[in-house]
Amino acid sequence: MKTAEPTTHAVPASFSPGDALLTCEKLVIGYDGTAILPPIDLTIRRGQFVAVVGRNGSGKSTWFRTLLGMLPPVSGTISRASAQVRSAYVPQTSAIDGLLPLRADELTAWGRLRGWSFLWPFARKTDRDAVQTALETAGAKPFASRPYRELSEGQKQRTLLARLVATEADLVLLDEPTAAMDAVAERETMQRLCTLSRERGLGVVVVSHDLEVAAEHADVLVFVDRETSAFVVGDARTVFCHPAFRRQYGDEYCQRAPLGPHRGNDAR
Ligand SMILES: Nc1ncnc2c1ncn2[C@@H]1O[C@H](COP(=O)(O)OP(=O)(O)OP(=O)(O)O)[C@@H](O)[C@H]1O
Repeated sequence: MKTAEPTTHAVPASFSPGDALLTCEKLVIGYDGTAILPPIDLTIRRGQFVAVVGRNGSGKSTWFRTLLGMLPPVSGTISRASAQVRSAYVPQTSAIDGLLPLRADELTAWGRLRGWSFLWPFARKTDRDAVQTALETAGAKPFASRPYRELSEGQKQRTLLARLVATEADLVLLDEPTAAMDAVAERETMQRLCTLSRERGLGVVVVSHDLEVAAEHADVLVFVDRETSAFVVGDARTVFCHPAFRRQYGDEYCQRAPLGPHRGNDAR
């Protein structure tokens, strides 16, 4: 597969894969002080690709919103390794206003905004170059000059991915970034995210409803299930053979799960 080589991300000089980016300790998430999941203990690291799976309403977006500070934890802590760790988020496309009067490349340039720079988002050559690289990396170049609202859902998702790449964040959270994509585009996107995590040392956390694609690309799977109060972290076999997972998805995935982790990392 053809994947654009990222060139503009400022990887920290001291970066090494496996460095902690963000840690949840005894983190309880929920609404109005009521927990929806058991306490979460998990460290997300540089160069790690984490896929989050679970049925509708299981708590995936709630966890993301809590990590991003959009929702207060019920209890427990979320700590960043340093104040310099930057996060970026791709929401479900339905959360982005389709009436935005912006072209795909302009929305991508939003990823570069710092302080007052929104007044002249294309002024600096480094920003213009970063936007072009981001569009290429996300496979969004062919429709970069088209209005965002006229794009197909899959093209919108690529644009949001480009904006995410343009941010040059250390930790990226994506909520179903491939939901509207065809099977080929979905695999390409997951592969691109893998490349970003490996080459730029990003921590990538992706919600996906495609269990096989998730297991194929992730270092670590997280299974979230409000109904049985489960938050399971591990390789495909550990997750797919967990009783709570089998209750929701049946035995088929456990029987076909590969032995051992796909990319050989450990989340903890
Ligand atoms: N603002 C809210 N107040 C109270 N409960 C909420 C609120 N938002 C979501 N919930 C509930 O929290 C639970 C988890 O919702 P969440 O959106 O995290 O699920 P999800 O796993 O992301 O689902 P999906 O796969 O459908 O996107 C659901 O039962 C939902 O109804």
